[in-house]
Amino acid sequence: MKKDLLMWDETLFRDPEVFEIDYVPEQFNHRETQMRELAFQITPGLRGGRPLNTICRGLPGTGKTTSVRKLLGQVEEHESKLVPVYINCQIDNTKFAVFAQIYQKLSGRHPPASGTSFKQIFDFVARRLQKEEKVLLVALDDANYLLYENEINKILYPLLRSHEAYPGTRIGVITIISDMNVDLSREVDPRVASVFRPTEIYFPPYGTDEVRHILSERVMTGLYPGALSDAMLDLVVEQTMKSGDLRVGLDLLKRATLNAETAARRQVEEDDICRAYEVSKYLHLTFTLRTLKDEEKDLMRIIATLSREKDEKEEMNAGGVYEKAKEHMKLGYTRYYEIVKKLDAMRLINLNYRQGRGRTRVISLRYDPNRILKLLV
Ligand SMILES: Nc1ncnc2c1ncn2[C@@H]1O[C@H](COP(=O)(O)OP(=O)(O)OP(=O)(O)O)[C@@H](O)[C@H]1O
Repeated sequence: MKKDLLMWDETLFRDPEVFEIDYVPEQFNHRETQMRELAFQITPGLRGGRPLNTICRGLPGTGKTTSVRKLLGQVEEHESKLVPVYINCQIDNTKFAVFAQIYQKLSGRHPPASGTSFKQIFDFVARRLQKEEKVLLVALDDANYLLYENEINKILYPLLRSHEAYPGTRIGVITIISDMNVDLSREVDPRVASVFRPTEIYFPPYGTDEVRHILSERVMTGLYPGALSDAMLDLVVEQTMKSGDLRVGLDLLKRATLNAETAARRQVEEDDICRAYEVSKYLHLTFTLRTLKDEEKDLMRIIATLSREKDEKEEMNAGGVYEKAKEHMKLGYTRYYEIVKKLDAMRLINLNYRQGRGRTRVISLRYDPNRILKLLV
């Protein structure tokens, strides 16, 4: 066997975990300011007071989740009055689901499977905080999903006004928002706004040098020396900057290395990266589609099919799409319109008024319909 070929049991990955999406890196640079600001926000909680409420805002892949998870990890390590709870709102996006997570954190078990009301769960949480004189810190990651589901006020209201019904309870909230078109302070209703008063921490996109530094650290921990040359790293950095999301770069490193391994090569080559990019660049779309409910996926499929079949200049008006959708699925107009608005808010489609022609709304896709249909099978 030639020296530059991998043996069947050899690998280029020193530690494949390093490229997984839920991996929390040990080295976490370039976010010192935000970490300091976050620490300041929660300091009152460590001493038994109410933590200041926070909104972390920034485009996808700018280190918001990692910063908050690191902070919560540090809180857990030290004995204090503060109990942190992390909630992924892409998964838990109803009032009940969010409070079930909090219940679980405080009691160590799931709430009883059936017959438990929201009120009972909330009552348990609040009384437990009162009894143990604990302070709760709730991190709502991807809180924009609570907006899409119209749940944000229903969740923030009991959290932030708990002291009115249960004196002495103290709860602070960190919300993470990756949709730059959402201004959460404006979206909440006045009864919530008066107690929310969040401080905003902004996470700017990483610059080229920062991306190169972060990716090269991952390469060093995740791959064997020599697997990725400097020139190939530059190419990965270039593609990452083009996509604007660090996560695409991490996915690209993993896929390109797998491509090299499949060809039994000891080094990643340009073609491995270019082929990987064709998949990695749709990472965001893939994730977003995965979070949709079945009914929403069905409608998305219908819109993509209509979009593929129509000729380029033709417009899809919202009413016409509804008529078509009804032929394939059971769907009332109100629900249809809710889904369409959600798909628009999630940046999968555009929902616009037709220029100069009354209130007709037209739908257009933001991605290639063939790609969407392929991902939805
Ligand atoms: N400064 C950094 N150093 C090392 N890795 C980082 C850094 N910032 C982000 N990452 C990595 O990039 C990926 C995306 O980061 P993270 O999930 O924290 O971003 P996010 O801003 O929360 O994104 P989203 O809004 O899409 O949830 C993660 O795998 C994370 O480990």
